[in-house]
Amino acid sequence: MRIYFYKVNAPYGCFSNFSPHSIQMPPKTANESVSKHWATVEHYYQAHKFCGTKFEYLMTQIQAAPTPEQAAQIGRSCQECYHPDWNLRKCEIMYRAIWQKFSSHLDIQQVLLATLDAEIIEDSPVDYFWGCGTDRTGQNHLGQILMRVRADLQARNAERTVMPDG
Ligand SMILES: Nc1nc(O)c(N)c(N[C@@H]2O[C@H](COP(=O)(O)O)[C@@H](O)[C@H]2O)n1
Repeated sequence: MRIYFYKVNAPYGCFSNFSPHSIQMPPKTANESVSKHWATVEHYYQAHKFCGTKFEYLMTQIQAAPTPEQAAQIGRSCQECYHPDWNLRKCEIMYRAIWQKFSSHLDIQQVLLATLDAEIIEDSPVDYFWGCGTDRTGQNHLGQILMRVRADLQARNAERTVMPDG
């Protein structure tokens, strides 16, 4: 079975990074003492394009953006400003944020787990990296990450239900 999603207000809209599910991300380094609140996964993802660059001030602007669309607009505004390793880092950054989203919002965690082993596909008409693109030949990395998070939640939940011996 295949599940296609894209728009927040359509079926499986909670799988979109634009869905209104905030995340609290733990500090990444010992120097960073507080965890940070992000309104959506898209805010976190877009801001991290500039992490570790002289354009980090854009991270604060993105974090404060009123909507994920505005966060994406700022995040896409200066491609030359991205961290040089952005393309190497972006899938792990996306995984971290999506894991946090689905482990902290139990209602949508149930929606994800209820898809069992269905293939999940971001039906983006424009994005051939994160989605499947208009002709559905794209790489679908967002769907792959959602399926990885689903498998990790299944494994974690199975571990929690195992009773200790004796
Ligand atoms: N709902 C929605 N609207 C758009 O306009 C989109 N482009 C997407 N796709 C998401 O965009 C992010 C990738 O952004 P960059 O191309 O790296 O700037 C990623 O979250 C896709 O899932 N979705």
